[in-house]
Amino acid sequence: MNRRQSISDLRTAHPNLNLNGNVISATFTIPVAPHYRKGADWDLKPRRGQSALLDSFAYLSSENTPWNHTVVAWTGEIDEAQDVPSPPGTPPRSTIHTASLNSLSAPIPVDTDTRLPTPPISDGLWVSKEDQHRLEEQLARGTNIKTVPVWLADDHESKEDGIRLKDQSRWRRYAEHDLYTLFHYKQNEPSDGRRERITWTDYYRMNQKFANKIVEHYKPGDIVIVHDFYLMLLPSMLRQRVPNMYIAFFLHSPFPSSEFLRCLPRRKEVLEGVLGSSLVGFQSYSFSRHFSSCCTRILGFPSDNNGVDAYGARVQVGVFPIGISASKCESYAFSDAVTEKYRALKKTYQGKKIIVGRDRLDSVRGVAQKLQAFERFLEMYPEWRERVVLIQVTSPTVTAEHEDTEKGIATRVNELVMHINGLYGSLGFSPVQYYPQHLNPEEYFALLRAADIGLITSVRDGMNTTSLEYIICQRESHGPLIISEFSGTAGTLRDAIHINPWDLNGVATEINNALVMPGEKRMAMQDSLYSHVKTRNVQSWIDHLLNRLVHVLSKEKNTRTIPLLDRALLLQTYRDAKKRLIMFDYDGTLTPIVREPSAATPSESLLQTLTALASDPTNAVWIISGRDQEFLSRHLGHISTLGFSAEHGSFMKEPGSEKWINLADKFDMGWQAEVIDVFQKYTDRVPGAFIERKRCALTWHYRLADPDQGAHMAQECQKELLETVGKKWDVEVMAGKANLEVRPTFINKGEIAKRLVATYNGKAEADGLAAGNVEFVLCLGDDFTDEDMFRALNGLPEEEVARQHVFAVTVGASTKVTLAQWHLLEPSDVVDCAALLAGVGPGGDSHQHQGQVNLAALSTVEGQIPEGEKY
Ligand SMILES: O=P(O)(O)OC[C@H]1O[C@H](O[C@H]2O[C@H](CO)[C@@H](O)[C@H](O)[C@H]2O)[C@H](O)[C@@H](O)[C@@H]1O
Repeated sequence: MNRRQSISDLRTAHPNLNLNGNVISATFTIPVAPHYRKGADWDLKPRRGQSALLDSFAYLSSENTPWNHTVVAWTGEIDEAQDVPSPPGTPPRSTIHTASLNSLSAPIPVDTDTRLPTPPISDGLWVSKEDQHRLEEQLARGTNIKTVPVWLADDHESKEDGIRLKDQSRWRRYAEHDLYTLFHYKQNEPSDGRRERITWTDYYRMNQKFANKIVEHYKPGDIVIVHDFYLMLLPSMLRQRVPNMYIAFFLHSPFPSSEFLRCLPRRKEVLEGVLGSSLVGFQSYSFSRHFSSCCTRILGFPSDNNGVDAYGARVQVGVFPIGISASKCESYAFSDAVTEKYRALKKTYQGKKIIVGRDRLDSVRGVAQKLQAFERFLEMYPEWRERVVLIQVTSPTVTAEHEDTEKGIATRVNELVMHINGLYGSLGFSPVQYYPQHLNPEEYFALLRAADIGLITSVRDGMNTTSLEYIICQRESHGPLIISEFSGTAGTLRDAIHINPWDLNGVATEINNALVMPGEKRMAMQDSLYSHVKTRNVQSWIDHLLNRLVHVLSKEKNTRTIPLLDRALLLQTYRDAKKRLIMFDYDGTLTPIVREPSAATPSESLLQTLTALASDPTNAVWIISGRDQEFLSRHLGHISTLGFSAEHGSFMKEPGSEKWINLADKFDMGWQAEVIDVFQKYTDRVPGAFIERKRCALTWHYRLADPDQGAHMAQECQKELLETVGKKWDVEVMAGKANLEVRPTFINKGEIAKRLVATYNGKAEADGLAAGNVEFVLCLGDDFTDEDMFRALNGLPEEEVARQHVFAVTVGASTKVTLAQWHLLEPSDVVDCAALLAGVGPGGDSHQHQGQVNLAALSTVEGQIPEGEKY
C-alpha cells in the first residue's frame, strides 16, 4: 500500500476529520548542529542526545509511514565552522547530506570534532539572508528529515539582508533553569522576579516565533506534534491563531506533583499553554496524573484520569512511554567492530563481574547514590570484593545553565570514587572504573554487552535510553537490569529489578541478588524485557501517539470549532444598526473568575466602557447574571442607563428605573429551606465550602475547598438534591463553576433574552429608540446558564431578528461545546470589544472615535491574533 492509499484509508475511517497526511513535529533544536561558513554551504554535524526522538523523526520521514513529515525547530546556537570553505554547492567533507539514521542519532553522543570551541563573538554573529536561505535549502533537501529552521534573534537584530545572532543560549534559559529543574523536583532559589522577567520574555517570544513559523507553513488538515518543555506555550498560541488545528503535546521529561509545580511563579501560563492541545502525552501514568491534578488544583479546571475540562473543552491526557529504535540498536551492538571490542573488554576483566552505569553528570541521574550503594554492597558482601567492578561512564552535562551546581556534583562523584577505591582497591585493582567522558558508540555498546548487571539509580528521569539499550545488548548473556523506581522507564519494565536509590541497603542487597541469580531466572527476565523493548520501540511509540490523537479528534463531541469573534464584522454591523440590544453575563464574562465571589468587582475600565456604551441612546445594554440585586446594585447600580436581570432571571430592573420587578413572586419558595438543609450538611463535611443565600436562587460554593473533595462532594450533593427536593419541587439543580445552584425551572436567562428582544422590537421612537426591530444583538456569556440565552436567540424567527444581526459569543476556548457562534478567550477580550464598540480606548479614555477605527486592520484570518496583542 502506498502513502496516498493509506491516507485515503485514514480519511475513510474518520470522515469527520480533514486529515491531509502532513505531520509537523515542533521540537526545540533541529536534528543537526549547523556551523556557519560565510558564503558557503553550512557544515552540518550530528547533534548530541535525544536519540529516541530523532529516530522517531527519521521513521516518520521514511516511506514506512503514511505521513509526510516536517520538523520545525530552532537552529540551535550557531558558531563559525573553522575549516576552509567549499565553493557554494559543493558539499564539504563533513556535511551531512545523506545523513544516515545512525550518525544522526547515535545513542552515545558522537563528537569527532577535537578542536577547541570557537570563543563567542561579543557583538554577535552576522548571518546574511543569502546564507540563511542556503541553510534552509540544505535542511529542506539535504538531510533525510525535512527540516524548517526557526531563526531566533531580537527583532531589531533581524534585518532585510540578514540576522545578528547574539547571546544565543538565552532562548533555552527559562526552560532549562526554571522548568527542567522544577520538573525534576529540584528547587531554585526564590526569585525576586527580575532575572525571571527577562528569561520568561525570551521563552515567550521563542514560543511565539515557533508559532509564526508553523502558521506560515501550516495547511488545513495538518497534524502538529509539539515536543517537550521548551515549547509549553506553543499549543495555545497555535490554537489562538488557528482554532481547529490538530495539536498534540508530548512531554519527554517528568512532570511534578502540584505541590511542587505551585512553586513556579509562571505555573498558570505554562499549564494553560499546554491546554491548547487536544491530546497531552506523558512518559508515565504518575506524570499524567500530576498534570491533571495541577490543572484542577492550580487552574481550577475539572479533571479525571483521562483528561481535563479546560475552558469548556476536553483535553485528553494519555501515557505513551517512548522506546528506542531496537533493530537499529541491535544491528549496531552486534556488529563485528563492537564484537571485537566486547571480546577485548571481557578479556581485560576476566574473572570479574562487571556492573555498568552510563549517566549524564546531573544530580538527578543519581550517580552519587549509585557509588554510595556500591560502597555499601562491598561492605555488606565482602565475598565480592576484588571480584566485581563498577564501570561508570559519565558524560558532561549539556547546559551551561547548570554549570555551577554540576561542578559540585563532579567534585562529589570524584571524591566518592577515590574513597571507594582507597578503601577496597589495591595497587593492581580499582573497584570503580570512572570515565567522565563521551564514549564512542562501539565502546559504549561493547560495554553494555560485556556487563553482568546494568545499574540505573536516577532519582528522577523521564525516559532512560541506556536501560533499553542495555536490554538489547544482553540478548545473549541475560544480565539483569537494576533500575530506580523513580525513572519514568521503570513502570514499563516490570521484569527489571526495581530499587529505591535512597535506600542504600536495599540497592546493595539487589546487586547481590542479581549476581547470584540462577541462570534460568535471568533468562526468563531477559526474554520478557527483550521482547518488550523490541515491540514497544520508538516506531510503535509515535504510531501509537498519532493513532490516539486521530481517535481523540474524531471522537471529540465537538468537531466544530468556533471562530474568534470577527471584530471588524461586529463593528460594521454595530455601526449600521439603528437599534441595538447588548446583553452581558457578569462572572467569567465581564470579570475573571476569582476565588471569593465578593472579590469579583468590576475594573475601572469596565465601568467606563459600560457607561459609554449604555449612554448611547441607540443602545439597550443589560447585565444578565446569576448574582443577586444587592451585588449588582452595589457595583454597577450607579450606571443608571444599564438594565439588570438578577438571580438567573428572577428579578429585573429596567434602565433608568429604580424598581426591581420580581418575576418569581408567584412561586412557592418552600423548597429553599430543604435545599439549605442539604447544602448545610455538605458544607459541614467539606472544609472551605460555603452557601451563598440569595433572595430566590441558592448557591453552594466549593472553590475554596480541596478541588478533588469539592468536585466529588458536589456530585454527591447534586444527586441527593435531585432525588429529594428535585422530585417535590419544580426547581433546577445546576452544576456551575465550582458551585451548585438551585433556582425555579421556569426562570432562566434564555427567557429573559427572548423577552428583551420582543420588548425592544416593540419600542417606538417615543421611547427614545428607533422604530422597528433591533438590528444588532450582542450576547456574551461563559457558562452553561448562558447557553440558555444562546439557544433562545438561535431559535428566534427571522422576522424578529435577522440572523446576521445576532452575535452570540462565548468566553472560552474555540473547541468549547457551545451554542454560540463566536468565541473570545477571556473577560479582558470582552471589555476590549465593548470598548471598541463604545469608541473608547482600552483604558476607558474616549480618544478613539468610532470613525477612526480601521476596520481592515481588525480583520482576522481564521481567528489570528496580531502578534504581541496577548502579551
Ligand atoms: O451568571 P453569572 O454572572 O456568571 O454568575 C454566576 C455565579 O457567579 C458567582 O460565582 C462564580 O464566580 C465567583 C467569582 O469569580 C467564583 O468565586 C465562584 O466560584 C463562581 O461559581 C456568584 O457567586 C454566583 O452567585 C453566581 O450565580
